[in-house]
Order: sequence, then C-alpha cells, then structure tokens
Amino acid sequence: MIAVLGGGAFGTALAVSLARDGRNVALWARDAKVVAQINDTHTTPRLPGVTLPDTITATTDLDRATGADTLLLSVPMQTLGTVLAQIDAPLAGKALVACCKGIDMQTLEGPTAILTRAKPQAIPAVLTGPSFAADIARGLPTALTLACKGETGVALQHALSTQNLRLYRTEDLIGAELGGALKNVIAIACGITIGAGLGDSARAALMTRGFAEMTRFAVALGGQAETLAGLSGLGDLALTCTSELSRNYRFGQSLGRGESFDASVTVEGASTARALATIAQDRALSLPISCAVAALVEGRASVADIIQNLLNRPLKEE
Ligand SMILES: NC(=O)C1=CN([C@@H]2O[C@H](COP(=O)(O)OP(=O)(O)OC[C@H]3O[C@@H](n4cnc5c(N)ncnc54)[C@H](O)[C@@H]3O)[C@@H](O)[C@H]2O)C=CC1
Ligand SMILES: O=C(CO)COP(=O)(O)O
Repeated sequence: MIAVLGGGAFGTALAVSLARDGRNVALWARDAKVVAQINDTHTTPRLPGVTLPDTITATTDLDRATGADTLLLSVPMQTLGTVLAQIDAPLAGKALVACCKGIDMQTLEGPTAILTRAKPQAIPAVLTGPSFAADIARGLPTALTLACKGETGVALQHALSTQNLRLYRTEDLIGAELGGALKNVIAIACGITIGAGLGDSARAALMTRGFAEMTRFAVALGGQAETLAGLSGLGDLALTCTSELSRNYRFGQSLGRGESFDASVTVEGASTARALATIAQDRALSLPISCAVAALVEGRASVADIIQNLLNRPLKEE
C-alpha cells in the first residue's frame, strides 16, 4: 500500500493518479472534515470538480497510514518536521518520499536532511518537477523527477509512475530538492516583474539569471548542475514563472501591484526566500534575486528598491 500524508491539493492529486492506476492508496489528513468529505462524497475542496476514485481511503489515523511501505509526504515544507515528529514508528526500510518544495526556515535544511534526521532507518526520496495538482488530478500528462538512491529508486520509479505521471530517475536528491525549492522564489520575482508592469523581456532576464542563481546554489550545496537543467529545475522554473495557476507567481504579481494576498494560500517561495537569504549570508554566497525577494517579503525593501538594486549591480560576465 502507498500512503500519502497531507490532504492538500498536491497530495490528493497524487493519490487520485495512483488510485486511478489501480494502486491501493491511503490518504492521511489532519482535518476530520476533509477526511469525511473524501470518504463520503469522493470530492475535496482542494480539487474542485474532480471525482476521487473510491479506492482512496482517507484517514486521520497516522498510525494506520504509516503502516504502508511507501509514504509520500505532501505537507507544506515548514510543517514537514512537525508531521514527522508525530510518527512514533522508526519506519525502518520504508521509502519516505518528500513531495514538498522548500527550505525549512528554522533548520535551514531541505526535505532530505529533515527526513534523514527524523527517521534515519528509512530510505529518503524526493518527488518533484513541473506539475500543477489540478492538471494531475484531471489526468493530464506530467513528467516528474524522482530522486532516490539504489534499487529502491528503481522500484519507486515503477511504483509511482502512472498513465499520466511519467517519472524520470536520478540519485541526486540535493539537486532535485533544491530545483523545486528555488524555482518558487524566482517565480515570485517573475510575478513581481509582471505585476509591476516591467514586461516580458524583464521576466525572461529574471528567469535566465534566476536559473544561474539556482544552479550556482545547488552546486555549492553538493547538487549536480545536470539535475538543475532537468525537470526539477529548468522544467519547473518554466512552468511556475509563466502560469497564473502558480500560487508563487500570483503572490509575486500581488506584490508587484502593491495588493494584498490571501494569507491562507500556500506560498512556499516566501519562506524559502527568507531561508536562502540567511544561508547566503552564512556561507557568503551570491543570491541577488532570492535576497531581493526575501527583503520584499520581510518588508525591508520596496519593489522600486529591489528593481533599482538589481539593475545597479556591477556589470559582469554572463
Ligand atoms: N499544488 C500544486 O500544484 C503542487 C504542490 N507541490 C508542493 O506540495 C506541497 C503541499 O502543497 P499543496 O498540497 O499544494 O498545499 P495545500 O495548501 O493545497 O495543502 C496543504 C495541506 O497541508 C495541510 N497541513 C498544513 N499544515 C499541516 C500540519 N502541521 N500537519 C498536517 N497537515 C498540515 C493542510 O491542512 C492542507 O491540507 C508544497 O510543498 C508544494 O510546493 C508540488 C507540486 C505541485
Ligand atoms: O510546484 C508547482 C508546480 O510544479 C506548484 O506551484 P505553486 O506552489 O506556485 O502553485
């Protein structure tokens, strides 16, 4: 059995795709109302218009869900550590697949380090790449990166690929998780650019320089540049920086327009930008775009300030 932990848009969409393909899926959510709605009506507020297969069993019982061999962790990044801390079992030998995109603000770690510290006897993996939950749930084709070492990676690639989810495999967990985490920050920057009326040329410049920033950072932390050039980096960057389906991009647009944004919406890039700014300072790394987003999110700079600062940086080689 596969268990998905997290009853939000992405976790539910993954459960839908796996269940449609005949997998036995348990979906753990903390909210009893969401669980009852899924079990009783096969619908969820996070995926309007989607009928969930009745082979998905939703539960609030974490012990029941963690009895599965493979666990997909699809809660927001800043809550991953808390959710893992609620699981008493060591989960020895089980595959723990992080489906969240971000860097934890408290520990400054990505999902692999958090999984490994919390459950050292489990096998960590990362599932990431360009994929809107709504697209997956509608059965539209998507391609993702699955990062996991050894034979477990091969087995997981098969176990989690479905008719509409095509998984490519890598052993570079750091590169895969950082591609997904950093593209959200660049998507906020691109949203700001469009929201502030700076135009498509400026966005293309930010995407390109943002990609350079993502790659530089991932390599400095032990990831491989090739991974960043794949689905988890470039692929997800292209999707998130250009689509209004992206919450990070829409959040950036609101900032660029000087409008408020619904605080209940999951915007992973905002906390990740703040974590990145701290890491950049601690390690003397140059992350101008991410640091500019962090300054704006924290209210330390205005949109005009950050545009001016980015444009006034010393001229350099590409
Ligand atoms: N929505 C999408 O299209 C995609 C999302 N992701 C990633 O998936 C992760 C989850 O995002 P979404 O499902 O979209 O968010 P969401 O906002 O739809 O759902 C988040 C869910 O997590 C639950 N949650 C929050 N704190 C919790 C806690 N402490 N314990 C247990 N449950 C908790 C909420 O109740 C909610 O059901 C994020 O890291 C996101 O970047 C990745 C790819 C696509
Ligand atoms: O990660 C995503 C698509 O790959 C979803 O992006 P948002 O979190 O910005 O909506």
